[in-house]
Amino acid sequence: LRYDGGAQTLPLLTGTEGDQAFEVKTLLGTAGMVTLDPGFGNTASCKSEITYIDGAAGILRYRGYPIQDLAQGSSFLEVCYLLIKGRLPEAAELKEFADELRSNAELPEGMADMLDAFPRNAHPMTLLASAVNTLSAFYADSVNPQDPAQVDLATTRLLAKLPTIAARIYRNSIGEAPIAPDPSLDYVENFLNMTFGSAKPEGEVGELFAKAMDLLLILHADHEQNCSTATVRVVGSSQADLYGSVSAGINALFGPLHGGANQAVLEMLEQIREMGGDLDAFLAQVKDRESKTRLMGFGHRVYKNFDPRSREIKGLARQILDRQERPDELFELALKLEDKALADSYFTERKLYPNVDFFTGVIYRAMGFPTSMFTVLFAIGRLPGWIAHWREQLADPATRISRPRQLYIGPGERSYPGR
Ligand SMILES: O=C(O)C[C@@H](O)C(=O)O
Repeated sequence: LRYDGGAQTLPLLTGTEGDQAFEVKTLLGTAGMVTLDPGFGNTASCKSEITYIDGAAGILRYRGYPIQDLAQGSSFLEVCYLLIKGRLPEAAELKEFADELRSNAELPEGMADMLDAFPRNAHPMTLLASAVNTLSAFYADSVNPQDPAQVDLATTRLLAKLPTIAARIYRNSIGEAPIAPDPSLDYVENFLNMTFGSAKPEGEVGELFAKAMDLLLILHADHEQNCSTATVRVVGSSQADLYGSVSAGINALFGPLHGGANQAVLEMLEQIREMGGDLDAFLAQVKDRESKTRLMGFGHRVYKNFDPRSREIKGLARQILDRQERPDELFELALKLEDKALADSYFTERKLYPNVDFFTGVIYRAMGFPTSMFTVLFAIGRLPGWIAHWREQLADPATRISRPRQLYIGPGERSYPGR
């Protein structure tokens, strides 16, 4: 390694994680201490009070509350309030919060035309990121991070409008007319109505779908310094406005190694079905070092145990899919695949367990969402987490603009031709 002037290399930390060897190096060079830690495996970029994860024990808490308790006892809007304001709302505060979002659900004049002008086959995540970014153009009165009232206005507008934007993107993609927000419905019911209109199930199934959607949004609401949230913080650290910072987070979430994984899991299950459902053959491919086949929806950077969200989601999938007249082929395949992988030391030795994405797709599919909308639903869920982290960083006087160091390993000084 070269580092301007023959720096000393001091291996600080070495070890293995799963089958990955890692080494964190610290270099004492003319430019001072630099720790090389690709992907920030061991480096904390901030302090936070929002979400606690114990990856070894499989524990996840939002503001101190275990995710299972919030999943059983709270609504998504209560969890939004908790993440952003730091405590659960009283009933009157929740009503005021919900009313504020209702009265801000409409899109600004001109934004609908902009969304309708995009090619129908464009990926919804690209449109979502673009639309959110342009909110700062339509709402210049809420882009100043130094003005708390403007920050609150941007927070409300983002939470209120993201479902409206997502529903319009979906309906454009199927050539259907948009459906206006209905203030008589609650947050999730309104989103499902704007998305599916009269096609949405009524009665018991309709209620079950709304409850399921609310629960899935809670389970995706935050997950501390994941790639998209870290991105929102990095962009926010330059004091960029909330809309632009969240738009960057949406782009990070779109990646198949991040939020795009729920779509990739379903495509993997469809692929296995096409190969006749031969799970042993599929898992043999996964274990073959030469092959690029991955067991999507398994493994996690932080969890070396079950992802607590996956258990909640599996239970929800049963509730929804066991009601169907005929068994859901892909869900049955996912259940068998999970059993086989968990009985296989190749995966357990590497501490690879089902994560939040493994069973999510089969539920979205049963609700009528196309795979291209899966990551959009992740974004609607993750929005309060992104906003909470952006605001926490803004309020922290110790915050500095994010500027990771690098190790220059390129050529030393070279003489210019002819000089
Ligand atoms: O936490 C992560 O790194 C990824 C994913 O599990 C998430 O919820 O963002």
